[in-house]
Amino acid sequence: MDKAISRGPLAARGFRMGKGDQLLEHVLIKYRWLFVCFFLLPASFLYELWSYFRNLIVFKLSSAPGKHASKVQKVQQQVREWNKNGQQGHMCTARPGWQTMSFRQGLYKKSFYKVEVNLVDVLEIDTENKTVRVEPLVSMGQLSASLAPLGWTIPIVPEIDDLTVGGLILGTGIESSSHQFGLFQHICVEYELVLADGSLVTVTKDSDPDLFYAVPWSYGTLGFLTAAKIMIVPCTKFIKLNYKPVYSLNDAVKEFSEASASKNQFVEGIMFTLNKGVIMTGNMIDEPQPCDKVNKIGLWHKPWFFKHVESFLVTGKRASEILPLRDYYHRHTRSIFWELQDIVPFGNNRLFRLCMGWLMPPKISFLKLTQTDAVKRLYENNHIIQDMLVPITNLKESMQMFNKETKVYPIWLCPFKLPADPGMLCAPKERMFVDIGIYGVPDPSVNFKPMETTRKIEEFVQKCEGFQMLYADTYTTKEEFRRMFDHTLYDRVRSKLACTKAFPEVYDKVSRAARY
Ligand SMILES: Cc1cc2nc3c(=O)[nH]c(=O)nc-3n(C[C@H](O)[C@H](O)[C@H](O)COP(=O)(O)OP(=O)(O)OC[C@H]3O[C@@H](n4cnc5c(N)ncnc54)[C@H](O)[C@@H]3O)c2cc1C
Ligand SMILES: NC(=O)C1=CN([C@@H]2O[C@H](COP(=O)(O)OP(=O)(O)OC[C@H]3O[C@@H](n4cnc5c(N)ncnc54)[C@H](OP(=O)(O)O)[C@@H]3O)[C@@H](O)[C@H]2O)C=CC1
Ligand SMILES: CC(C)=CCC[C@@H](C)[C@H]1CC[C@H]2C3=C(CC[C@]12C)[C@@]1(C)CC[C@H](O)C[C@@H]1CC3
Repeated sequence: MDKAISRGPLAARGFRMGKGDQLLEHVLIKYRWLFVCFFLLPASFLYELWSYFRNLIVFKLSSAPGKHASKVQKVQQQVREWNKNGQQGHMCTARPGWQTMSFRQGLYKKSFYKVEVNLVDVLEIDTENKTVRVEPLVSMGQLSASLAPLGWTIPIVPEIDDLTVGGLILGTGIESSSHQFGLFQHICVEYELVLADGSLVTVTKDSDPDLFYAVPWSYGTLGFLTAAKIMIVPCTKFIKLNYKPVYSLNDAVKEFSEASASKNQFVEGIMFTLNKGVIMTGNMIDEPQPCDKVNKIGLWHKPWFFKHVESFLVTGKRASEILPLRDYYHRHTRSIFWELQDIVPFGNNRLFRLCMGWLMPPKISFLKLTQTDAVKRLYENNHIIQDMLVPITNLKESMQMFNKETKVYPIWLCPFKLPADPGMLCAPKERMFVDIGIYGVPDPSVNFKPMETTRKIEEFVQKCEGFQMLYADTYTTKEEFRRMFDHTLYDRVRSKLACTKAFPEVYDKVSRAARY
């Protein structure tokens, strides 16, 4: 035991710790699964059950659309109150930091004027105009459950169930259909917002192009989003997914780039080392043929999706299979990509899956809420969670760079089309990008230093004319951040809407210094 403690992850990183601290750290980190399995899993289950029935009743009684106007008025009232009381301090939503989908919490949540935006319902599914109108706290799990039984889907369904519409619009959202549809903002056609003066506006790209294009990536610094209208497309119940194992970086880049330019509806890659990976393409199908085997990968006893994908590297052959569409959409939910293997190391064990799999995964927000300082420091110093968006033409050098600096695998590859729209990601012409998702523990050989390494990566991404996702830690300076993201339209809209007193700039919400 003593030996194990002296080699504890924090001690190994040079933290000066007493014996008592070390013992506690060891127990908290090594045996976190005990707490997760016996407390967080049942708690997550009960919470989901409550949320399921609450949503079901609201949906069946159709009471949500009628209540929307009065709920929005409450938001307006709070903002007017802030104005009346002398505009003291900046405003933010009252959603607690632990509930959000990022590793850190904003320090500002402690001091800002908090506005309750308790808007959680699907308002209207309009199959004639092919749109769904939703409130900002509607989650991806909830939305896909609402639309799928009716034969519809939003074109981009970011895969973690608890991601919210508001966060995905004001931050960003991406999925394996993004090479055709772009980012989450590109499937939105209308935003309803309460502005800094308490007024309510509804904007489309024709009614107010400046505000419409300034909203995405503004991270809640232009106003409070109270509803959004999102495109919907018909969907089937199944998808045919093709797996293509690759055994060199050149092959991976070639296959992935070709697939991204193809007509396939879904494209994704998972690299398991710098030279080995699996490139996946998929298309919706009406019904499986009688000879087709349907692999219900979402069932509790099935192997984690990324492990299933890895198994195709052993056979080395191209393969195809039929998956239920919703299982595909939420394929990374059960293992939280590959993050759960660090928390419940035996989570993919067949016996565990059979007995406890139905309770998995613990809610990310509960993991965040209950993580101790020791666990937080461990993640801070030994873990990287970043999504870097670079032009697809830079994929090879980016992979080499991230391999040199982190050697974290698996790596997630997701292509996306970036249209030449105004706004934070303003680009002269439409281009294909790739999201490179790095989630995990860097290899000891690379001498990972959270700040130095992330800064090197950020500099590299900047040189490629790429972007960093806002939910992750940014160590850039304000000047570098303003070079990475085009603030021309954003600044104009902020000054027009008198936002300076009401909201901080995006950088001041997302920089490392603004989060704990
Ligand atoms: C309402 C609802 C909310 C959910 N919210 C979350 C969530 O916040 N986080 C998360 O991780 N997972 C959420 N899920 C997904 C959930 O974890 C399961 O994946 C899902 O419930 C599996 O059910 P199913 O496939 O048997 O039926 P489903 O196909 O999911 O649907 C069950 C029935 O629910 C009804 N329904 C559909 N949409 C709604 C709606 N918006 N409100 C009320 N009823 C509806 C439909 O009539 C449908 O027949 C939600 C699911 C539902 C139905
Ligand atoms: N596949 C994908 O695309 C994935 C995306 N992500 C990222 O996760 C984040 C989304 O997580 P989620 O927990 O849903 O969102 P968050 O609560 O983290 O919200 C993100 C930002 O949007 C602001 N915001 C949200 N709703 C409103 C609203 N109604 N009015 C005004 N501002 C609002 C928040 O403001 P405030 O600070 O005031 O609360 C916050 O600054 C995004 O940044 C996304 O890029 C993460 C994983 C996967
Ligand atoms: C697909 C895209 C664009 C991003 C996926 C990002 C996720 C993998 C991360 C977003 C929030 C992260 C958190 C954790 C793991 C990785 C994410 C889900 C933890 C669950 C890790 C364990 C900590 O104790 C809590 C973390 C909360 C946030």
